[in-house]
Amino acid sequence: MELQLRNLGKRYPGVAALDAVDLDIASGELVALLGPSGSGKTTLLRVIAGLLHADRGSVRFGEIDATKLSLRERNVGFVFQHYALFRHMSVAENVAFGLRSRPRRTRPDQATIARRVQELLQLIQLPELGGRYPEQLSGGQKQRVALARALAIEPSVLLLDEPFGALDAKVRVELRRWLRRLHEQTGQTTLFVTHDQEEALELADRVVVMREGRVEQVGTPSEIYREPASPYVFDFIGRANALAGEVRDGRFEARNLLLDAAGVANGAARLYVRPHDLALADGDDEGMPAQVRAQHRRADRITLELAVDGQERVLELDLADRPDRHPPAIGDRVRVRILRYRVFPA
Ligand SMILES: Nc1ncnc2c1ncn2[C@@H]1O[C@H](COP(=O)(O)OP(=O)(O)OP(=O)(O)O)[C@@H](O)[C@H]1O
Repeated sequence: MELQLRNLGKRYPGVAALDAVDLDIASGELVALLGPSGSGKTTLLRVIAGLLHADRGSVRFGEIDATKLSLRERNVGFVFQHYALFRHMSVAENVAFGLRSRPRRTRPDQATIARRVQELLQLIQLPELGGRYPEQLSGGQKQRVALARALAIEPSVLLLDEPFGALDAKVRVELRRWLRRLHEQTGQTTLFVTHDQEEALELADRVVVMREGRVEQVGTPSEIYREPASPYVFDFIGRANALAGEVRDGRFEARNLLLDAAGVANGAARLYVRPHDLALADGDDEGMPAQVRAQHRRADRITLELAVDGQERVLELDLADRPDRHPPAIGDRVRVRILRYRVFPA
C-alpha cells in the first residue's frame, strides 16, 4: 500500500523531533530512513505506526486518511531492535499471535492459521523450528521470527526499527541480504530505520536522509551517494575530503587550486571530494603536486594521506590494492587529479 506523509510535526520540550516532514512511499517500495541518533527516525516510524500522534500533519495509507486511526486499525507490522518474542510461546505460537488475537469475526480458523504459520516459517527459511522456544534461537533467528510474526497479519506496511542493530556485524550483513530477497518475494511496502549508511545503501530502493527532524534528501542509493544535495549528506554518507575556499565568478579557489564551480554563488565555499574520486596522475604536467604523508592498508584498498603543495588540509586518496602495482611510499612526490567533486556555499 502506498504511504503519503504531509507536513508532519512533533515537538518535545526544547526539540522538534519532526519538523514539516513530507514523504511519499510507493506501494511495494523498500525505503530506508537514515540519520544520526536523535534525527527523528524512530519518532517518524512511530507516527506512521500510530503508536504516537503527531502535533500536526497527516498520514495517508492509500486512499485512507490514517492520521487519527489507532495502531490496530492501521494494521501495520512492526519489528523493533529488541522486540523480544513472547518467551512462553513457541515460535509457531509467536507467529500465529497476530491472527489468533483478531476479533472472532475476522479470525481465520485453526487450520488456516496453522497453514499460514507454516508458509511464513518457510518464507523465513526456518520451517523446522516451529516447536522451539525463543531462548533456543540465535539472535538472527529471533529477528526472522519477529519478521514472520509481523508479516502474519498481512500488514498494510512493514515498519522495521533497526531490526538487526543488536546483532554482530557478519550476521547483520547476511540478514540484510536475506531481507532484500524476502522483500523481492513479498513486495511488501517496507520502511526500515537504520543509522548504518552501508545498510541503507545496500538494502533500500530509496533512502531518506534525516537531520534534526527534517528530511534532508530523498533518493536512490546511487543518487544519495553520487549526488549528495548538501555538505551534511556528503559527510554523513561515505568518506569525504573537504577544502575551504571561495567562489568567484563560477570558479572555486583555495590557495593555488582553481576549479570550475559554475552555478555556485560568490562567497565562502567548500569543495567536497571522495577519496576514490582522487587519482594519481601519470604525467608530470597533470594534476596537483603533493607528497605522501601516510599510507593505510585496508582489506581491498590502500588509503594515501597526501599533503598537496600550497594546501593546509591533508587529502585522502583511495587506491585499489593491486598485486601488480606498487603504491607510492611515504615521502614520495606524486601528482593528484580530482576526478569528481562538488562545491557548496559554506
Ligand atoms: N518521549 C520523548 N520525550 C522527549 N524527547 C523525546 C522523546 N522521544 C524522542 N525525543 C527526542 O526527539 C528527538 C528525535 O528522537 P528519535 O528517537 O526519533 O531519534 P532517532 O533518529 O530515532 O535516534 P536513535 O537513532 O538514537 O534512535 C531526539 O532529540 C529525542 O531526544
